[in-house]
Amino acid sequence: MPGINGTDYTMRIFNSDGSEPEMCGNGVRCFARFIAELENLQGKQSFTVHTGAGLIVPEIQDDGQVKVDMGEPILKASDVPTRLPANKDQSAVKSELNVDGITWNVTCVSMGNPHCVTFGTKGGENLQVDELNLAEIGPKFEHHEVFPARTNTEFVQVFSPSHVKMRVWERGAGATLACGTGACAVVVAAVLEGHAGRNCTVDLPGGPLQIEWREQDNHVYMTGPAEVIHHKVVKVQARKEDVEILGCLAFSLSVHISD
Ligand SMILES: N[C@@H](CCC[C@H](N)C(=O)O)C(=O)O
Repeated sequence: MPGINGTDYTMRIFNSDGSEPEMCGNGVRCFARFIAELENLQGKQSFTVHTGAGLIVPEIQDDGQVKVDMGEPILKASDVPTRLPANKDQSAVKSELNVDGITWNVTCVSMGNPHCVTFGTKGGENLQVDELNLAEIGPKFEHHEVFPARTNTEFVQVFSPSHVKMRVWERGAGATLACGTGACAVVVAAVLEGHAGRNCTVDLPGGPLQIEWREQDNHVYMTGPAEVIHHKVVKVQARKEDVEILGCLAFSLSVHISD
């Protein structure tokens, strides 16, 4: 599937610590909304976006939401990557991770970028995510020795097989209001651990996302909002070769997701 009018789109994203992740779920929804505005697209439209995680396919819905084909999750532990001992099928699903003497059950999933998903400690109750001190515990997961590329970590509370709530500590960014790739990883982990079905509403501090891990093609689909809140042209002194970078800057200043 080509870009609109033959244009090939590429998205790059930077964390607040300056590191460059492979992918960003919220970012790609904003990117799609930006392209829709730029190209004056009407109705249902989809196109392809090159990212560090491969080709991603967003589709603008009739109701303005953006549905994104996020591709297949990567479960092979060494590819996530994690040094946690792999299960027989090479995954790190429901593995034990020791953090400061406490054993957490974790499932590691890559959506192009690495995620460590936990539903709680070994033998513990269903996690009450609002009670967690993310600033204290998050960095211990992010920089744990079993994550050679660091990790994003999602802490998940299960309400029902189709409704969960998560809080996230992001690699390179800390606690954030939402994480699209994280919400996808959460549903994959929830299915694999038997906590939820393949269609889930994931509540995040910034608002809900609809996630489907489709059995037919093994792809994860994320649906959520992306709204323009401000248009502004920013003039920055730059050399000719920096023009590509300026395009990204204007995008991030002019588009913001509702969360
Ligand atoms: N911090 C992440 C990249 C950003 C993820 C993003 N918030 C999302 O919506 O997916 C990383 O370093 O992988």
